[in-house]
Amino acid sequence: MSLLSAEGLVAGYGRGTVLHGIDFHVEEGEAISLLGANGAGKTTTLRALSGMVAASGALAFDGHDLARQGPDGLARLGVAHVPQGRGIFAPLTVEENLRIGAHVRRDRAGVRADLARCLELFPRLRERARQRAGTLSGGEQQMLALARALMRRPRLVLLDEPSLGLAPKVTRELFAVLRGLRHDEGLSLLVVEQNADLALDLADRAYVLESGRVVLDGDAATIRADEGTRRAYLGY
Ligand SMILES: Nc1ncnc2c1ncn2[C@@H]1O[C@H](COP(=O)(O)OP(=O)(O)OP(=O)(O)O)[C@@H](O)[C@H]1O
Repeated sequence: MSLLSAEGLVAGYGRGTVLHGIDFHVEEGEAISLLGANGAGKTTTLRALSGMVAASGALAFDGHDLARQGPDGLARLGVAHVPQGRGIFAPLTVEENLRIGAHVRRDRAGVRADLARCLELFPRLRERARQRAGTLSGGEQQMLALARALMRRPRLVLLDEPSLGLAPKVTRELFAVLRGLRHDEGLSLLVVEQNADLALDLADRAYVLESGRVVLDGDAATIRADEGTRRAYLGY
């Protein structure tokens, strides 16, 4: 059984259908990248998984029907969504934001340990633990959004354009953390990214969306190595 599976996923806004029946899956411990041009439906896919847009089709996480879960249910199952735009609480401090990430957990000692672990993973956040989140740089806010998601002890993190607006050096730092989490802790990742090369380097497998349909899926290293495929589907 896959950790996450979507079959015939249809989703959209109002009367407009954006996803026209897509299938994909994520296995435990896998990193998957979801690629495609602007407007292809990548963000909508993540929103459909976390119940933020109306969707139909079969969506299962570890054998549970995702459609029946509210936001807290998703968190309890172990799915954390880091949306584009980050959604951190600007007036609260970095540490307060991190504690909010763990709000559904009751294991206080575990939360304390994870707070320490997150601050270790992201030294920039440790230095700014008492600073208001709204005053962080874009890159620091992105790190905070990911760290806050990790405070839930998720099994799967849905990441929407983690590199957006970040300097190359900060992007590299962030992706190094993601790689480490995957290899060292077996965290599963579903990453939407405009920077296809970066995403393929991180991922085991990739899906390419075009106008709400999967037009290519396969091994990330194979796609990355094949110039013809890259040109045809990813435009680079
Ligand atoms: N809130 C919304 N209301 C109506 N239409 C929307 C809304 N959000 C997105 N759309 C439309 O849905 C389509 C898919 O958008 P989506 O954000 O999923 O694409 P994307 O692949 O993530 O693109 P990008 O890389 O530009 O973020 C687009 O045509 C977009 O205009």
